[in-house]
Amino acid sequence: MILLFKIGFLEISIVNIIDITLVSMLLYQIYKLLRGSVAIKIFLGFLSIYLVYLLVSALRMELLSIILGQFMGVGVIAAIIIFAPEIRKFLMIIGKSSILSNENILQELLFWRKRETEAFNINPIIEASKALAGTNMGALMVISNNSELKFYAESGDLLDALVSKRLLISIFNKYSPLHDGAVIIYNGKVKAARCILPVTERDVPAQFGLRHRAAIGMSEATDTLVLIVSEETGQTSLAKNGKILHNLSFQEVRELINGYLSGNDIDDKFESISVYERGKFTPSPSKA
Ligand SMILES: Nc1ncnc2c1ncn2[C@@H]1O[C@H](COP(=O)(O)OP(=O)(O)OP(=O)(O)O)[C@@H](O)[C@H]1O
Repeated sequence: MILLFKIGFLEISIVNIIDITLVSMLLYQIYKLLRGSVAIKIFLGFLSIYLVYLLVSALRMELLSIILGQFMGVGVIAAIIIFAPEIRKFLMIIGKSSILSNENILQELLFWRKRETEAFNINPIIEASKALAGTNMGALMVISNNSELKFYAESGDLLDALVSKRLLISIFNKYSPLHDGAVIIYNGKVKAARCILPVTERDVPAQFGLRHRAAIGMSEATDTLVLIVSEETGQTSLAKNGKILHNLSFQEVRELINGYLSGNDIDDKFESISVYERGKFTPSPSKA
């Protein structure tokens, strides 16, 4: 026997409700996995077209339905190609999660677990950056205020350890097995180290090497603030939204990180990378 509910003209069965709930949970999980990456925009684009397709089909607009239907058919194959890395990650997450463990995928799928982002003490980041810059040890730190960046975190070694000056210095010590790559910092914790970031495909001034290119690329692909300590010069820079602020004082670094973590729009403070190319840039007066 199937229970039916009537809302106006609509008849909804218990099976429909379970169906809709499961689809919502699945979509939420996909959103969580993709959040913070460029793929989310493509995913939302596909989703919007699919919703329009459902609407025009329901309204029996045949010509549009055929066109969008054809597009959706090709779109599925295109999506598999475009999302190949994300699909691989998603399957890996499912594969790694034991059904019987506490952190299993069923728990992730079935329970709505709200994670609060809190402003945290950034002193350890500043102090560690000073120490690293002073000893010419390179560092790359991705600071995120709205996502754990699981996709990128899983390219490295997961840590989930409280941020501390000693921890960051140990990670970026030249002899540490974790020093190569970036750390991801979220909610006061170093989520992962040795992470591989996407390198920008834009032309970047010659003074910026691979570490800076990776920082710019990550800031283009995600809504994160990326801190770079140059191994070569000891200079500290920040990248945001594909732009960079180079050779900052630690006071400036502190203010920008605090502004970002407080949810302020700091994008305007950043310089386009072309400014550095043309040699127009002059250090700010606060940089002594
Ligand atoms: N895609 C990437 N993701 C994460 N880290 C990267 C990536 N590419 C390079 N790195 C880090 O940058 C280091 C290489 O930095 P490189 O000297 O080429 O860059 P740079 O911008 O000139 O920086 P520096 O001023 O410190 O020399 C690597 O050892 C690695 O730790």
